[in-house]
Amino acid sequence: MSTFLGNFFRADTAAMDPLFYPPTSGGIPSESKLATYMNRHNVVTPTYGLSSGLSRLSLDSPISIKKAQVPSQSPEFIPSHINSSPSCYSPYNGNVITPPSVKSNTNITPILGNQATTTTVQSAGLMGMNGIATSSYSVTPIKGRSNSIHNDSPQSVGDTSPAINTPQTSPTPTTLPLGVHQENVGGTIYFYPTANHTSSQTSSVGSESVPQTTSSTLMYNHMGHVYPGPASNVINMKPKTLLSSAFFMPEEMRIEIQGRNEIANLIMENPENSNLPIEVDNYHSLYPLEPETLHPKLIQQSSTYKATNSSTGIKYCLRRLHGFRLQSTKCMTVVEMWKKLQHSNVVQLREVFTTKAFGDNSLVLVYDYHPGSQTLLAKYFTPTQESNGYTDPFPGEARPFSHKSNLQRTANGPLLPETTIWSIIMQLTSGLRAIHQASLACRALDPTKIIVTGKRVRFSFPGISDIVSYDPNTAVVNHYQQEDLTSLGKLVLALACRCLHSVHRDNVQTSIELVSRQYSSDLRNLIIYLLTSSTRRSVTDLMPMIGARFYTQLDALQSQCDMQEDELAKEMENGRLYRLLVKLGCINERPDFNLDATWSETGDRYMLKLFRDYLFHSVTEDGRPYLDQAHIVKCLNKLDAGVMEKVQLMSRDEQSVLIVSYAELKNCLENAFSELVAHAAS
Ligand SMILES: Nc1ncnc2c1ncn2[C@@H]1O[C@H](COP(=O)(O)OP(=O)(O)OP(=O)(O)O)[C@@H](O)[C@H]1O
Repeated sequence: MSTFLGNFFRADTAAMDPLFYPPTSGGIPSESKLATYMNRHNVVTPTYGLSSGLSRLSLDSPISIKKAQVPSQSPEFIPSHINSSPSCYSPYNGNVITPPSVKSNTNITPILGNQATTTTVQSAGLMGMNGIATSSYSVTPIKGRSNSIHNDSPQSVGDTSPAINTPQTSPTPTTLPLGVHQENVGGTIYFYPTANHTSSQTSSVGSESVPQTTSSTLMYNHMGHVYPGPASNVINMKPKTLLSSAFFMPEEMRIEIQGRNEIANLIMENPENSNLPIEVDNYHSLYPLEPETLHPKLIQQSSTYKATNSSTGIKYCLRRLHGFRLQSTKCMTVVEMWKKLQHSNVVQLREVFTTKAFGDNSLVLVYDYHPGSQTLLAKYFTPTQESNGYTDPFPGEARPFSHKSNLQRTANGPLLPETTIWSIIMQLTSGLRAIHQASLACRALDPTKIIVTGKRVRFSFPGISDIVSYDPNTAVVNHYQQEDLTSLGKLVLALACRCLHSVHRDNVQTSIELVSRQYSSDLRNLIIYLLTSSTRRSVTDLMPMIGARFYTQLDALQSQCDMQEDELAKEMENGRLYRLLVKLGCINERPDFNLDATWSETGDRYMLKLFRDYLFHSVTEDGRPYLDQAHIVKCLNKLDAGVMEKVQLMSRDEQSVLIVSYAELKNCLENAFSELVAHAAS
């Protein structure tokens, strides 16, 4: 009985992904044994068709292996931790197909369970594409669908699949190239490289080049990029069991990110009913970040919106100064200085423009948008339900100790842990240091002008004071910087007492006594230093008071980075597998392509369809769905890497088994998807 194997080689390698099969003549590397083989024998190549081979190869069971010429096999994925793992999937189990590569005389009779009768075995070339010897062989967990027989195999009787051609010429080579061993197993001819002919070459995984050494070691080297599970330093940080943290993002992190996404995606339900313009300059979808309230006492009425940039789609935070007329464009030099200031504790100013879109002369400052932010006032100075009998007569209207209001608050919950206060101090002094070093001053160091996003603290709306009350005298910046430090002292005192009253001139002494009782002397000294305005102060002088706490903060941040990086590594893998699934999904079961109703069922696509079945529709020996995510992930990874390992695919009618390498499947996938992409673009 002849074999279609030669055809398979030729036709398939010609279309191989150049990533894996660097093109030389005819797309096959010159160093490839396959190229040598093909050059020598000049095999007539019919159209690539699986059914041709299938129809010509029919093995009577049992298939006996006469001899084996390849090294030992490596098992494919063997489910180990999933409770649905069927017993028949144990490695080297007699119930699974014994690959011809196994050195034994074992019969392949029990192929795919006891239902298999006349089974056709196709090999996609055990020599492997590109001449690489694939000494490893898959023992697949797949089990026949013993209870369901589908007649959709391409070689099934009555199959009219138009794209499958029967080869007219036997492709079986008469002379084999050096180093290639040919073996007939029950009518199927397998080609093996002999052990001393495994070549060293380069293959690619994604964009990275991975040098290949020997076939047995390269198989899993191909997949070296796969997420190896969390690092031991990270797993111990997570308050989770090993298994769940290995696969899932920490719940807290997920909720936080989802919450922020939800906030960032908020849109006005009835924008036509709001009095906001549809578009302001290059921004649209304005969404107010605070209730529209008029503060008659305020010198400068302002509003804050989230908005989307029309060109980039990126969301920004717009601060609008109502009815504002710029007295002098000279302040734009300071605006430019603010725009250049980049710091993780300062909200970045992006641009400033004037607009009449709101029906007045407004000045709009565009800042980075940090969804889910709260002002320091809202987070730490909002009265709790169980306040000490005091009820705020002006809820929502209260102003902090700043220039804007005399109303102050009391009883905002328990005192903060000292570590929280130091964390805020370190972040604020870090931001303030950058501001002062840029020859700027904050000028609005106020609990409403500091935002907290998660654990991050940032100065918000920097530069507004420089525009609203522009002072052309540059020397005055020193004065403002000193004021910043006094304001910082007040803020820290208010935080420590958790009360805005505490900074009132009459209360300062008592407040400092409270700090001395409750917190460390360092914190008290820092507050006193900042509030002593008789001497010239500098933000850098605060460093000795922060002391070793700085290292604790640095350590916490780095640990957080480690954890987030690990999550990123996991998510990166998910994205990769998702893209692969998208490709498969676009191809599998496509009802029509380019007026060809059988496109997705024939040629390369047929293998992908069977692979999809193997991935998702495998069943246990007794016909139960085999649901093992590890199996799916592992197979997808092998597909993505295009490893030379073989996988057994079975037709739905259980009459045919295709043995195909992941490299070939990858090639099929890329070709089929490229066809789709090309057609979509045409
Ligand atoms: N860059 C930003 N990104 C996201 N949200 C922000 C940003 N800056 C401020 N916010 C949020 O916008 C809302 C309004 O901020 P705003 O400074 O106007 O507060 P406010 O207490 O109303 O002060 P004011 O009385 O000066 O308007 C706050 O909830 C704040 O957390």
